[in-house]
Amino acid sequence: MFEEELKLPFMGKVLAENLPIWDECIEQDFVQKLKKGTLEKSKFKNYMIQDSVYLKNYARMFGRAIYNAQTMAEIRMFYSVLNFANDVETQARLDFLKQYDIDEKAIEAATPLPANQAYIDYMMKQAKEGTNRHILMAILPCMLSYAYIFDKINQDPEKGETYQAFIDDYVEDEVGSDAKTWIAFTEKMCADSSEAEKQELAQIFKEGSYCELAFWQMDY
Ligand SMILES: Cc1ncc(CO)c(N)n1
Repeated sequence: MFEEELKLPFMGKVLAENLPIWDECIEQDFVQKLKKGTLEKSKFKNYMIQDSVYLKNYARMFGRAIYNAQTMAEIRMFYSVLNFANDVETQARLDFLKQYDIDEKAIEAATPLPANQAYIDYMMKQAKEGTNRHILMAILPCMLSYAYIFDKINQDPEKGETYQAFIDDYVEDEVGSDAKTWIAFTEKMCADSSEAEKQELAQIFKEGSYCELAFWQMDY
């Protein structure tokens, strides 16, 4: 889905390095069962709880990013990612968890599993110590990997119906086209980075992809 983006000087290289990690995400048992519709409801529920905790902390990053922003375009960029994460994703999780009487308070009280906590710590480190370029590298693997993964499983003939509504959030809400806008913006933001900084940024992005892989591998 990122054919054009793969041609970009900086983000093209970053994507090429990370697509194999996202393909590995697709191979995980959890994602395969989600695709086929055979994933146990209890596991999906536990994922939704962990992911709600994750998304709350993800949203906190944007406080820093918008504060740091130098341009209105930057603010719009961060706001559009936050809008999807908070208003679409978090809302979908809270709506789903209602049937188990799990509300916001229960989410606040939930303990993140180790891989979730590690991902949160990695994001917070970038928010606290990094520039907006660093923050972009920490927020993008999340959105871009989901756009890529869900586009692929949605087209798989082995797909079942059980979790289609969940898959649709990543396919129908045009996350794919938003993802391309976010990539183009990031390319511009990083265009005048030195080679050393580009390497550092690419490393942060890759760490994020490995956090994504570990998130799919958690024992729900
Ligand atoms: C862990 C994780 N990564 C990415 C996304 C997509 O926003 C999500 N909801 N959760």
